[in-house]
Amino acid sequence: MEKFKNVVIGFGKAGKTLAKFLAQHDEEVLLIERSNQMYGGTCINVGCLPSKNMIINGQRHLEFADAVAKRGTMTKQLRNKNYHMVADEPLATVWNGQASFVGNHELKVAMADGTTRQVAAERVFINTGATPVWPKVPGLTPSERIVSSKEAMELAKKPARLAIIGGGYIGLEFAEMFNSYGSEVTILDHHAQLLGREDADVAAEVTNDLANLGIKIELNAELTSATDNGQQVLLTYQQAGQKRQTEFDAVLVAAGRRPNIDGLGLENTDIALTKRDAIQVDQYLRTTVPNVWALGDVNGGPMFTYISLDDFRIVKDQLFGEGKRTTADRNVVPTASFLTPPLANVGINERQAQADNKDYLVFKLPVKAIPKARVLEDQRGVYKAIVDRDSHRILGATLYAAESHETINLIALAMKAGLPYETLRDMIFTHPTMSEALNDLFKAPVK
Ligand SMILES: Cc1cc2nc3c(=O)[nH]c(=O)nc-3n(C[C@H](O)[C@H](O)[C@H](O)COP(=O)(O)OP(=O)(O)OC[C@H]3O[C@@H](n4cnc5c(N)ncnc54)[C@H](O)[C@@H]3O)c2cc1C
Ligand SMILES: NC(=O)c1ccc[n+]([C@@H]2O[C@H](COP(=O)([O-])OP(=O)(O)OC[C@H]3O[C@@H](n4cnc5c(N)ncnc54)[C@H](O)[C@@H]3O)[C@@H](O)[C@H]2O)c1
Repeated sequence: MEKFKNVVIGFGKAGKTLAKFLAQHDEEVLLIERSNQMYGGTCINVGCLPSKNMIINGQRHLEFADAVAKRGTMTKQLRNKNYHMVADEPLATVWNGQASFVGNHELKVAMADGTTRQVAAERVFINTGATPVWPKVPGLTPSERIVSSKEAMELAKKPARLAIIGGGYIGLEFAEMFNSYGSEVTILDHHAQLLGREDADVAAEVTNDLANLGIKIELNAELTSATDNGQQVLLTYQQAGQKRQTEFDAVLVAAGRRPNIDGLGLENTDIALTKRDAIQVDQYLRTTVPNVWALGDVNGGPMFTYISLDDFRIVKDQLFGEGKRTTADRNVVPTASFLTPPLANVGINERQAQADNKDYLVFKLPVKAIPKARVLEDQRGVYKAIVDRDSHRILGATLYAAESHETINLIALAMKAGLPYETLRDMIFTHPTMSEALNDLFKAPVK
């Protein structure tokens, strides 16, 4: 059995950043990654960056096949850079193999070259990411035509008719992406409203804009079967008590992602799972086994790259700092769905303010009132903010507007600093920008 002080399982955002950090701080570290096509993890290979690249190239009217090729070139470069970022550290070792626990601190690694290695570690960091949820529907099994987001970005040609199961982050971003390449897109979601957690007024604007692009939206749609005849897929679903059937050239399954614990051998350890089959961690990301941590999507926290990075910061602070940083510090987490225009959120919305019985003010500004939106020739959307009536602190905001994925970070900063809304109302901003409209947003509450 080989011995390492630190073993990281998975080359994700937290894992790779931690491995490099440890190696640069005189600690020997082994990083195990099961696929040589995944050095650097989900985000750079099959997630955030390739999807945004394909979204942008669709807007630039590239042919689908050219955009797929460009995406491949970009991810190859990123993968190589990420590999060397860790592997070139003298104290770091990278193994290409599938790790599974045989004891609390012992692992068996099925190496890509067919050999098996055994390793024991003082500390283990699990960073194995997430995997698509595959609804249990007869016939809905992976094939050349029934794919997840990864394979959708690798298709040989654009599907003329694409069904997307799920209208969440991936569903909506990919709907617009494929629409821009000329596919006829239908989103099927089993909920009554797209973006179920959004305020109804904002969700209606987004839904309307998607429909105006020609994207078909089937809500309250309960998929009952899929029949893949080797050329097309016939989807059958129930909607408003009626049986409906439509044929598609491809089906993208985007029904959520779950923590990836498959094949990890956790049954050979004392590592506990949550009710939702995530690795159970405390606010320091410690599992139920001493000196074993779980970071990133696998621990059941919010599934975003920047959360995985923050998980790294929490563990780094324990190992090398004061040990004070925890998940409880995450009171302000902005998010953005990269639609056109993007939909960005931070804190609570009006729906949540009502549910929490908050005493709040609502500020709202239509995007068409913003000069920069006219310059950008995209006047769709709305700015909306919720403010505590007594303290004047911002409780949350939803920005559905051009450049909102950037502007939201300003509001997040104001919230993190505990600033009253008047700071943004009275601040001097550059012009013409989308952020200067925060002056106008906060002029007078509408409620
Ligand atoms: C299509 C798509 C778009 C996305 N867009 C965004 C976005 O715009 N912004 C954003 O913030 N987030 C986005 N996300 C989410 C984001 O990609 C993830 O939250 C993030 O990458 C998770 O990183 P991680 O550190 O948990 O691990 P990951 O990056 O998922 O890495 C886990 C690694 O572990 C490896 N592995 C798994 N099991 C084993 C094992 N047993 N042995 C060895 N190796 C193993 C895997 O091969 C993988 O490389 C997107 C996700 C998808 C799918
Ligand atoms: N821009 C970003 O930050 C970004 C982009 C992509 C993905 N992500 C991350 O990846 C995660 C996974 O994305 P996702 O879109 O797969 O999940 P999601 O949770 O965002 O959305 C899943 C959707 O599928 C629907 N659904 C579930 N089961 C269904 C069924 N049987 N039939 C019809 N509809 C069904 C749900 O109602 C929901 O609307 C996201 O939650 C997010 O954390 C982030």
